[in-house]
Amino acid sequence: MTEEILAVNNLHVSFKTQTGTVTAIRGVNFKLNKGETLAIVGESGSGKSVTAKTIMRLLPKHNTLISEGDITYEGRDLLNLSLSDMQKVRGSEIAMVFQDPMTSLNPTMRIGKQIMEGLLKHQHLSKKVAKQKALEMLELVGIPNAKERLEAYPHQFSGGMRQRVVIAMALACNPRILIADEPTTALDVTIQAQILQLMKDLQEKMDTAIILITHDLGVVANMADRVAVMYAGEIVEQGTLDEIFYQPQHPYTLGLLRSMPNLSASRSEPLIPIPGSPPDLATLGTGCPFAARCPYTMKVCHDFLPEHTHLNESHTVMCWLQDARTPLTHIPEEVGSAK
Ligand SMILES: Nc1ncnc2c1ncn2[C@@H]1O[C@H](COP(=O)(O)OP(=O)(O)OP(=O)(O)O)[C@@H](O)[C@H]1O
Repeated sequence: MTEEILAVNNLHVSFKTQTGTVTAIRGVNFKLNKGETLAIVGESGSGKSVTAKTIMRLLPKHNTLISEGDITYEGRDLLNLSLSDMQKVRGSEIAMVFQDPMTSLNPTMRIGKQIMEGLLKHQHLSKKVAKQKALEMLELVGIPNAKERLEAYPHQFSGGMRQRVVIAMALACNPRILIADEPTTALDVTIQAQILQLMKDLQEKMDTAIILITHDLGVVANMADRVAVMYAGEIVEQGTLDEIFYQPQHPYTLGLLRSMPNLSASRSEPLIPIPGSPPDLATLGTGCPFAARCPYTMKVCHDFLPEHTHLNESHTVMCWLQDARTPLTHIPEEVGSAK
């Protein structure tokens, strides 16, 4: 049975910038179940990282406005927690791994000490026990000669090994949720596969739920149970891995799949990049934000934002093609109709 651990409800986030207000997140809704992997995919600028950083409350205070929404973790709204309560959640209950491991590492501190820091802070272990646990974590993530490596500094590790160390740090306190923001994008393909496998193995061992942020659908295919597709600050489609890969209902999802090398090759179809580029978030109009790039637009798409259509319990899509009011004759074969 699935048990919900996190729910993001109707989240709206904007930033004040010198050129005006950028609305980065516009009504995002999703749930995360215990132990599952939810992948958030979409092109650069679609709002994936802002969503993750809002959950972690890591956005700059001076120019961020969370105008609507709540984020419920174990019955508490993270957006209303005091800073000290949020600090307890961060690291011990929800941890985050970034694309660049140096974001999380202090270059002047030995690795062992850095892993121990979280354990001393959140688990109140003695120094001796924390050091033993740090050693176990390094071994668990596959760092050779872990005992000696506890004394090394970050620059003495390769990129892949550094990311392993960061994963060890993130998981040391056994968090319930790991948010991984493009954790393998900077690594070469072989190392990438090893790190993803490591995350999978650790997830199974520790029963951690993962939010995996990526623009790489190959990574999604290997890792995710469910997928949320983001475009211009909205989740335009979400569903199980099979629903998104085999019954995509949003033209943007279809476009992403068609522009993915492996999938197209296995279906022996040519690669088709999505034409155009994402809209400027500071000047979005009233219609569907994908309308300017969509090959199937109708008049309504340019004028009004589509609602979320629930195709079944797990699959939702935000597209006029799937709206109950759209005549079936308007729906192209390749997108399919779930109506
Ligand atoms: N601190 C900030 N101040 C102003 N605008 C911001 C800030 N952080 C993010 N944005 C804007 O919010 C939008 C969404 O950014 P976000 O980083 O979430 O995209 P993304 O989907 O994670 O893309 P990428 O894969 O490139 O990281 C972008 O237009 C970005 O420029």
